[in-house]
Amino acid sequence: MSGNQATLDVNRLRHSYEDRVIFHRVGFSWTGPGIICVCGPNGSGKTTLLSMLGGACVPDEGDILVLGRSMRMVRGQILPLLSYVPDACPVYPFVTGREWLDFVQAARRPAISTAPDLVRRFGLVDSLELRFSAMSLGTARKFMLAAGLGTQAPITVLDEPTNGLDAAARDVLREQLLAIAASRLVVMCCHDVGEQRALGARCVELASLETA
Ligand SMILES: Nc1ncnc2c1ncn2[C@@H]1O[C@H](COP(=O)(O)OP(=O)(O)OP(=O)(O)O)[C@@H](O)[C@H]1O
Repeated sequence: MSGNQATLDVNRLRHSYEDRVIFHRVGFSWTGPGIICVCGPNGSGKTTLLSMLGGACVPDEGDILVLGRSMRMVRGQILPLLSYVPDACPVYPFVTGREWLDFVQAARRPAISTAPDLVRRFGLVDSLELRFSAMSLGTARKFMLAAGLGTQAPITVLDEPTNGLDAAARDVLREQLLAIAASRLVVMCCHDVGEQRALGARCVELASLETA
């Protein structure tokens, strides 16, 4: 990556759903390149944390600094620095795979997009005109990943990216994540320990991120 280092600094993050506190005071400082895997049992709050890091959810308290810039102060400047691929596929069912890729391309305007290459490697060429309502889970996930991993964002956040993928697609995903992580920061969660090892990911227990 040229210019700024891919840094993610989190200060005193607190979040609750109604009266249930998920984090009290989460803090950390991560610098790329590399892959960080947030670990913890079901329901511990990984998806909640990743949705905040990806800019999709606002914490009750605390701040997230992306390349030194505050999510609270200059959110609009920061969102283009992040590529977030959620676990679910929040796409209108009538949208086709091609339309989704075009939408993300238009919104992100990456200098170089690797999405077309990922479409080919994921074997999606014959599914480009399929609507999301007619896609299998794995096909929909592959379109989400092709769009999200095709940008040149310095920080990529992925929630359970291997979910629903067959062995061939997992191989493509692993190659792509390793290529991205050579120069940028990838933050993900993944319950598959074998996959974490194959990616050389640094595992961080969510519970260990609570600060005094
Ligand atoms: N929108 C919501 N409203 C209320 N509670 C929620 C909401 N989203 C998540 N929760 C609760 O917050 C807690 C953390 O959920 P989260 O999905 O972040 O955990 P997780 O670690 O990603 O779990 P898993 O490993 O099962 O994916 C859970 O108890 C969950 O039931």
